[in-house]
Amino acid sequence: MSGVKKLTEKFAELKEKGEKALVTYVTAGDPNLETTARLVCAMEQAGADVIELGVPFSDPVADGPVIQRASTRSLQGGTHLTGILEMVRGIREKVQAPLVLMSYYNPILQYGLEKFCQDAVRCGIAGLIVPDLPLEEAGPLLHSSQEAGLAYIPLVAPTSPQRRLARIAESGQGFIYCVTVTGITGTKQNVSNEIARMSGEIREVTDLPLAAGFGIAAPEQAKAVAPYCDAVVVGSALVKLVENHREDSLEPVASLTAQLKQALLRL
Ligand SMILES: O=P(O)(O)OC[C@@H](O)[C@@H](O)c1c[nH]c2ccccc12
Repeated sequence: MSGVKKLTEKFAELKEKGEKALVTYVTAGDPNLETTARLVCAMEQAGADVIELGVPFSDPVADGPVIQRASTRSLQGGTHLTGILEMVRGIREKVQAPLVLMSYYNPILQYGLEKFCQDAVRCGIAGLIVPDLPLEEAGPLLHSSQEAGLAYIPLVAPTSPQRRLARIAESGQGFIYCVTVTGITGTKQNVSNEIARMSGEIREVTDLPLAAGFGIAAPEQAKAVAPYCDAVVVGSALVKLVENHREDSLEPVASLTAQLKQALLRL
């Protein structure tokens, strides 16, 4: 099944049940790929609906200190894109939740755009988020991902003007990632005001599901933003647990995942 279809079906299924999707993020290869594979399964079992895997990068400009440190640990362990795809291929039979890859543009460019998109889909990746690729330069990757059936998930920021939103949304598949704060991942701020305004503007230009992320760490925060979106993304709070508990992080990560999902049921 194409990645676009996998994501579309997942969101339709949740909508029918009246639930909001929980998207959980971890950096692949932190502390090693074996643990990442186990974390993916543990998060799915605990209630994650979509799982986002980060490709470590030396210059992660959109990331705050927690995910930057995870990137560094992963790179020190020798993680690379090929290894991540292999790990995903190894668990694809076990995992039903759509997997989304977050990667800066450089590793994808090095790998080769077309080959990357084909390999990613073949290994079981449903979608792709590339935080440092502006729409103006995304043409070739958009083309390759569409050919391969890999959902290209665009990011919109609080500073994106309305006419740009429409163009960004048009390029997107699967869902739109709405960055709720101006800044980096892990930023602590009151996110619900911004998302209320943004969600209205985005819904005017697209029917794609909306995911809200950046700065959401606790169940109460997830609950507060949920009315304005279709999915809530939590990254740094989980990565912090991985940092503190390393190979033993399955239990604490599953426990936070379950609490977050609980907050997104019966709204
Ligand atoms: O860490 P936070 O504040 O919970 O935000 C989610 C985020 O971690 C994840 O989606 C992500 C990690 N790195 C990114 C880079 C760009 C966009 C999104 C991301």
